[in-house]
Amino acid sequence: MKLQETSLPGVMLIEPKVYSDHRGFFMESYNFEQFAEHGVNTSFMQDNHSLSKDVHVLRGLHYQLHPKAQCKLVRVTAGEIMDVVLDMRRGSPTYGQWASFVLSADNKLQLYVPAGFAHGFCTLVPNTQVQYKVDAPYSPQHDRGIRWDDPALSIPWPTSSPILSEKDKHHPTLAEAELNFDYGEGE
Ligand SMILES: Cc1cn([C@H]2C[C@H](O)[C@@H](COP(=O)(O)OP(=O)(O)O[C@H]3O[C@H](C)C(=O)[C@H](O)[C@H]3O)O2)c(=O)[nH]c1=O
Repeated sequence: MKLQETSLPGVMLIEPKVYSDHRGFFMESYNFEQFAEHGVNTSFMQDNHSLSKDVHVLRGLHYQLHPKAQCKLVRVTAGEIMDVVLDMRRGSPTYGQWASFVLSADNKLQLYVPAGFAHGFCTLVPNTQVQYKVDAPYSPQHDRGIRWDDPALSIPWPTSSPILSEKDKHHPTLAEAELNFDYGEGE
């Protein structure tokens, strides 16, 4: 399992060790000790799984307010996504910066997203399944979002007309959003 830093310090891209043979493959999709060797000591407590039936389904950009902010470990088990993380930690040197990654069932790459980041993805093929671990429980009272098409972010989504939930049609921009997570919180 390889973990590498990305352009946003703290956000890690993980490449699992895949054992292929004539039957198919085996891999450890998560290993606490190997993450801890790379300084990621997160204890996850919930697994999430979503299916997006169509191409260009866009879910996000979502986050939970402190004290229910979540670290996430995201992977794709069917299909392919453009995954986006946005640093919303007040006082962060990379505040307001985003990064995007293509995660797919084929490349088996995973993304570790620290608390204080908003997260979202857009599917690149139909019938895409995303599975992700979180280290804090779902809390509807703390659930918030940022507009996927915030002009100040100019995220180059693969479509200008994604399939959205009603909720995702009405988020504020980053500048308007309710933020309460400070850089260095909980480290
Ligand atoms: C996130 C979540 C949702 N739900 C319920 C609430 C709704 O009745 C239903 C669908 O929720 P939502 O439309 O928020 O699902 P997504 O749009 O896929 O949201 C997720 O997508 C982006 C990419 C994320 O990173 C977040 O983890 C998460 O917000 O599942 C739960 O019961 N538990 C949960 O942890």
